[in-house]
Amino acid sequence: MRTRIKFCGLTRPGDVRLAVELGVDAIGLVFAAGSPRCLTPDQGASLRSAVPPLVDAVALFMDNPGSEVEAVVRRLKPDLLQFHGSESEAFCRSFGVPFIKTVAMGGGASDAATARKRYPSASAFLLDGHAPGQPGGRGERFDWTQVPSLGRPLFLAGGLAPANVAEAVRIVRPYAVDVSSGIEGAPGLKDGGRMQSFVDEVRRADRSAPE
Ligand SMILES: O=C(O)c1ccccc1NCC(=O)[C@H](O)[C@H](O)COP(=O)(O)O
Repeated sequence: MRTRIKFCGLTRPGDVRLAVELGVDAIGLVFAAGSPRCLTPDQGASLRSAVPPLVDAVALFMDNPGSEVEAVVRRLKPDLLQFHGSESEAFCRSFGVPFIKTVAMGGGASDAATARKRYPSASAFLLDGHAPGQPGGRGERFDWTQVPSLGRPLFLAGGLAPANVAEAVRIVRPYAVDVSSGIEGAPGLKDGGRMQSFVDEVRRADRSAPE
């Protein structure tokens, strides 16, 4: 199976264009307050316009007020929303856009055990290495041998980088991998060489994996 790739936390049109050229499946745009990658709706709209059809634009939030999510949904028309905080199922689905729910793996597997029941309409779960209540995008990985079965497509995130993503894909066989800091030169500024190496490594792992 071809592992899908999501690059998250892009802040520059040139980074979006290169990600698309490299064949990534989804681009994550961060609207979480306090993040070094946080965009205004205007900045987000400009980046979104560089995402062509058949590549998903994902708008990411962490406990934002509903009015902020609505404003981004209206302006950007994202393909997917990603909720990173303690948002309820009802809140996540109230915008009428399919959503991914992040599950924090840094505090152990307890959140993961409840996520499947708590978010019945999530299109996918994204397992991330940070502790519950903490922001992501900080390169924190978790034990890849402790991946729960959640009955939905699984995005593996947290501390992935060109040097370790092939191993992660071989161990977990996720639906998709998601990376932010591991392809950056500085927070929010993606590095072209690392973006290319990350994609190459995922494809290498896909070729060597049994069908
Ligand atoms: O990227 C951020 O700054 C951020 C802030 C607040 C909540 C979530 C955030 N990012 C979440 C992501 O989707 C990251 O891609 C994910 O945590 C993986 O990050 P990394 O370990 O740096 O690859």
